[in-house]
Amino acid sequence: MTATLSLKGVSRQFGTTRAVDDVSLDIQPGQFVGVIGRSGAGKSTMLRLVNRLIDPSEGSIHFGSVDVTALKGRALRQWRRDCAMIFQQFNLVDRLDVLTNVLIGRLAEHGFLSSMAMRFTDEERALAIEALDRFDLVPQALQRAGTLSGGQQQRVAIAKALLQRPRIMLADEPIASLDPANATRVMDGLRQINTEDGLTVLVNLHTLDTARAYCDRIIAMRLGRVMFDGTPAQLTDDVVRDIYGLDGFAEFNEAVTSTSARATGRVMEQA
Ligand SMILES: Nc1ncnc2c1ncn2[C@@H]1O[C@H](COP(=O)(O)OP(=O)(O)OP(=O)(O)O)[C@@H](O)[C@H]1O
Repeated sequence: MTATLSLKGVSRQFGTTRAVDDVSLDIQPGQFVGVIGRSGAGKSTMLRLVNRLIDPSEGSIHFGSVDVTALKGRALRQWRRDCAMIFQQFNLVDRLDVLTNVLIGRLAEHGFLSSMAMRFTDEERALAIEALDRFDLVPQALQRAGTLSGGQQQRVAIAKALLQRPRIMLADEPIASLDPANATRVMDGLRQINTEDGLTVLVNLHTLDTARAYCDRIIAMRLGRVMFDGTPAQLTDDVVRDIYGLDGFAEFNEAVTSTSARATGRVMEQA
């Protein structure tokens, strides 16, 4: 079902900028991996390379025995469905109700006409309700998505992504615009699908504290390169200081800033 994701010597050049520079990584099935780094470090570019929204300038990406970099046409569309992606800005249709937004996750499986008409089967509706139930969102099912809190909208986006039946979940700064309580619920949602469904999660994060609280493995990027790859315990304050310098250290340790899910995350773990 799921497989190891391998990047081998992957680079992506934009003009004179090497957004991702010679990255090699193996991500084992079921890992919860956080990618941290300053703005412009190459985190988003790396995720977009994995789901082939953009192509590498050099190197290759494999998922098990499949050469992702060589996929074309139907196989490429299937790969994009295999990699669900959630974004900072939720990507929901505000004026549509929550249930319909989740069902949109099924549209890629539909033919042109049925997707234009947004016709869904009873089985699909049941799957959507089940996905909403996992995140305690059934009471909001018929509410317009735009009326929900940011944290609820992001959990709807996760439910929608699950309806694609993905093999890997990519998340590009999913909590960057949320307050700490909502950030915690969204990170808990990602942890839930990781532990319950065994889905590999690859998530870009701004704050080290959140990465430490949730991830099995942390990858730190700088100027497109991987500067650290290890467990949260290995990423000590001294290592962060060495990698990023003193100002970087301050930036990543914004434990009490609006985007950190750390404090509440730890409390919930102990509960
Ligand atoms: N489509 C593009 N065209 C030109 N340059 C780009 C493009 N996409 C990214 N870049 C550049 O590549 C570098 C890495 O950008 P990227 O968005 O991957 O970083 P990031 O770590 O995700 O940053 P942020 O946290 O701000 O999202 C930056 O210098 C950026 O300006």
